[in-house]
Amino acid sequence: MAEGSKIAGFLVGVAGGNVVGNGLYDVGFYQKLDEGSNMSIDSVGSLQTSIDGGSAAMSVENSSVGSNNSRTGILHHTGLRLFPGSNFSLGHSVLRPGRVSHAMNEDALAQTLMDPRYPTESLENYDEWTLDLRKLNMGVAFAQGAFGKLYRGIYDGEDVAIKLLEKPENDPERALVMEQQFRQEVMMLANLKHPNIVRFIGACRKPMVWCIVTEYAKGGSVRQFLMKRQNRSVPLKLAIKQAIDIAKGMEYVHGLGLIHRDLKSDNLLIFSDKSIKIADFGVARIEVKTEGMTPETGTYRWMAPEMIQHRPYNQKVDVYSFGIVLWELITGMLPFQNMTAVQAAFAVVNRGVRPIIPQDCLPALSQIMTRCWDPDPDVRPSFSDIVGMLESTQEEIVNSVRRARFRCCIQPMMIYYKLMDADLITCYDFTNGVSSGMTDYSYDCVLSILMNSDFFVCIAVDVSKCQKRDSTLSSQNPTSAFTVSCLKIPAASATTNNHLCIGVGDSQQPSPPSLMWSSIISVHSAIFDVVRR
Ligand SMILES: Nc1ncnc2c1ncn2[C@@H]1O[C@H](COP(=O)(O)OP(=O)(O)OP(=O)(O)O)[C@@H](O)[C@H]1O
Repeated sequence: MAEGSKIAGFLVGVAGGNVVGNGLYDVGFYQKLDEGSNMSIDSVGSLQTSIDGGSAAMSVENSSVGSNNSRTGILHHTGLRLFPGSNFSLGHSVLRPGRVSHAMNEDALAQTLMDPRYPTESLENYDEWTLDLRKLNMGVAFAQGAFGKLYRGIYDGEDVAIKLLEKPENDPERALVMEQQFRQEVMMLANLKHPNIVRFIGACRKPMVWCIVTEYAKGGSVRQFLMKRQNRSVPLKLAIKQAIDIAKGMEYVHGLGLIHRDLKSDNLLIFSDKSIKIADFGVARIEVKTEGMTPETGTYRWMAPEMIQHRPYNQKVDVYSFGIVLWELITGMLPFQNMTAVQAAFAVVNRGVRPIIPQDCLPALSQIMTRCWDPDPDVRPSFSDIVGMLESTQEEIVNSVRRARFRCCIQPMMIYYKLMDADLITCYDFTNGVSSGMTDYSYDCVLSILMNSDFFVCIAVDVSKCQKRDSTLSSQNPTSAFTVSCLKIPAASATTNNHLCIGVGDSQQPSPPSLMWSSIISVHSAIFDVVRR
């Protein structure tokens, strides 16, 4: 489509360092801004901003960081404003130009957009994306980003998120910077089409307000989702599925030669089918391969050390951020939560600190995270590699669920009979210890635990490894001598929900279940511990 050629043209323009097309995106301009607000964490560890040659300590409030740079109009972030039922963010981007000034209240801002007396201005190269405001119904504000205010709404019958940016009055430089952000985001969104990238619906420019409309994510951001779970980790299978979504979206973004530069859980949106889409391309850039890029954005907790240090960087900064996001999904926690964002940045750069990987983390996931946040960007894998590694891990989990988290309840007799009824156990005959499906008939006790709606784990206990066999099982401490192994059972075999299923048998003669139950139930928690490890 037409936009494809525009982005290609942009690539050429950037390589030459010039204004592109109709003067829309001048990357050189952004780089000059950066010269005026140089932020660094030096080797001694002090964090400073140098402003037009001078130097000032940074004020840090939670994770919000900003340099008070009058030339660029970069203001201190003063923290978050929450709206009823709102989304909220824990870390505003560093050096995002121009927090919205709130000269107009939110109603006035929305009304200004909708007022037909104010003319709609051209989107230049992207006119076909101009919104027809007659189709737009503005709803309430629900989130405040560093760059704009988010409203719910309906466009042409579809739920949408509307980002409004108020053009600052009496500050032409800041207005220019914000306009660049607006154009940047429109250009990026108009050219990105992927199931894991938030879908662009259109944009609109009026004299005092700019607006960007995307599909609305009912599930909010991943950060909100994790906060709602109060630091409980995401079920492993879901965490990996979400991580794959993000990695696929980023694989696509990198494939176009772009860098997101602000990948973090606030910018990852959850949709009703549980898929994740990447949002917020306001600071995304074309990768400039020859010279590397110098930083002007990002959010410290997720930011690669080279970016924090203002060293040249490339697409691998996104891989670093992804490693941190993966850790968030696995642990449910905010990265470096006991530190301020600046302390975290200092620790990352000067002490090589990284989030602590939980002991029970799957080795494959631990390896992915460790590689992603390696200090050497060249060691970090590409997103294509990450997708491959995550998909193998996903498969591994289906095959071996030892470390998966699960719920269960015990309904012994009922489930026992269920087994005997051969619902799940069509291939296992516990009473006789023979099985049409199992080659090793020595499993006398089999515990099948439905991990979730997709798969079972079946734990088989080999009673023959007991000092004495089943006749004395109840008087022994059977777990100490038991061999526990995991067998996988495909989802299709699963017929019960959230139940611990126990089958008991003896290979020589039928074992009366009544004699066995107390032992089996006392065994089960020990077995769970084995599985959990
Ligand atoms: N399409 C959407 N659907 C639902 N929520 C959204 C959507 N887009 C953004 N949000 C929410 O609004 C918040 C701010 O949006 P966005 O990141 O685009 O603004 P921003 O001004 O660029 O902010 P920041 O620089 O702090 O990331 C997000 O963290 C997210 O929680």
